[in-house]
Amino acid sequence: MKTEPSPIEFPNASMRILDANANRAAEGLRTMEESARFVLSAHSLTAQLKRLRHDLTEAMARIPRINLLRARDTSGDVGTTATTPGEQTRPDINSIVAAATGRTQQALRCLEEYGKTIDAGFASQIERIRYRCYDVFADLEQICIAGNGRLARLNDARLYALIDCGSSEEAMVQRIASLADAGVDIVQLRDRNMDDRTLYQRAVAGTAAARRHGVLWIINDRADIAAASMADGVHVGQEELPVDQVRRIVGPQAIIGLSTHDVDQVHNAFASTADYIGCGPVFPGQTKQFDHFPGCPFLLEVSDMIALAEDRCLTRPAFAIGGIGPSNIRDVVEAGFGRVAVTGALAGDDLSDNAATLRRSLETVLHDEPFERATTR
Ligand SMILES: Cc1ncc(COP(=O)(O)OP(=O)(O)O)c(N)n1
Ligand SMILES: Cc1ncsc1CCOP(=O)(O)O
Ligand SMILES: [Mg+2]
Repeated sequence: MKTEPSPIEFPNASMRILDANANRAAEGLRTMEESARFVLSAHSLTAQLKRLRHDLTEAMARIPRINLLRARDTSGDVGTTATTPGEQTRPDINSIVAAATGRTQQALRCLEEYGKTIDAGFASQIERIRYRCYDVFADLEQICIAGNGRLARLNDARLYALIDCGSSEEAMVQRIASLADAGVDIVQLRDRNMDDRTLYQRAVAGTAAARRHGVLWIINDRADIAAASMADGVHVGQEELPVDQVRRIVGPQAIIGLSTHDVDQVHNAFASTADYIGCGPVFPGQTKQFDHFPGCPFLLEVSDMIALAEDRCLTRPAFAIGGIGPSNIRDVVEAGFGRVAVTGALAGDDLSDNAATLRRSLETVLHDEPFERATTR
């Protein structure tokens, strides 16, 4: 008759559990830290994860290391061969991070529960770390999830609205909600007269509001504020920081938009890591004054360039901008553009009607195939 091995003495088993779970938690935190650092270039999250890892090491220092090492018995561990098929494949960064967050959270709970049998102070130190982890892990997973679908959402987008900071944060957040309800896909915060602190605070509030309402959130001009507020991306012009420098600040997951005014600039944009282009100004408008209007002939050149490209990877989604509204959308569509970015036309009480009119026209232009970003970086 087969006999079960005699139970290991309880304190020794607890020590063995602490040893295994301290390793598990530290490995999980390090796995997340590498994603935050090398995949997302997320400075603050990287620092927070590093801090958590150090605090875990500090808490573990309360348990004599020699006791942990003496209790270790990897070859006698009946659980080492029990793997599931899911553990063997990780299709993308999201699944790596999701697995690491789950594993770390479980390991911390084990450390806390079994730690209570050895040192109550240790257990409460772990409990505090565990609570901090909930927020940090949620931020990390949200960034991964948001980043994952961004390019597909950008490719599907037709209607892009530019807004300013508004009279208050509540007013701006309400504006984002109304634009989303009206069928807008992307909202850009463009306010060239606002102080940095307010701009940053609005950018943060906008990131949360845009996620809630399912629109992409882009910050005009300021890569630093886009990165700090965890916005979906940043839009820059020809006179601002070059795209490769912007990319270093916002990281590989963020969307970068670039303004173009002639075909040379479009060629350069398509050769860069910019994810979409703005093309214009098309018509005079109330929002910004210009001396020169490339207009619809430029749009036609760009739409031909895109249509004739042999490889979709060599083009990007293009948004016409400048004085566009229901009265002239037909010209834009006839120039082959199915995407527009507007300020004035979506700033008044006629928002819903105008958005519906614009969308109806834009949807008559078929969308290009999604482009594959991986081949361009
Ligand atoms: C979608 C989109 N297209 C173009 C612009 C204009 O950017 P830029 O030329 O840098 O001018 P400012 O907006 O900074 O005045 C844009 N913001 N968005
Ligand atoms: C920022 C910008 N860049 C080119 S035109 C423009 C203003 C767009 O606003 P409107 O749609 O009111 O002309
Ligand atoms: Mg600009």
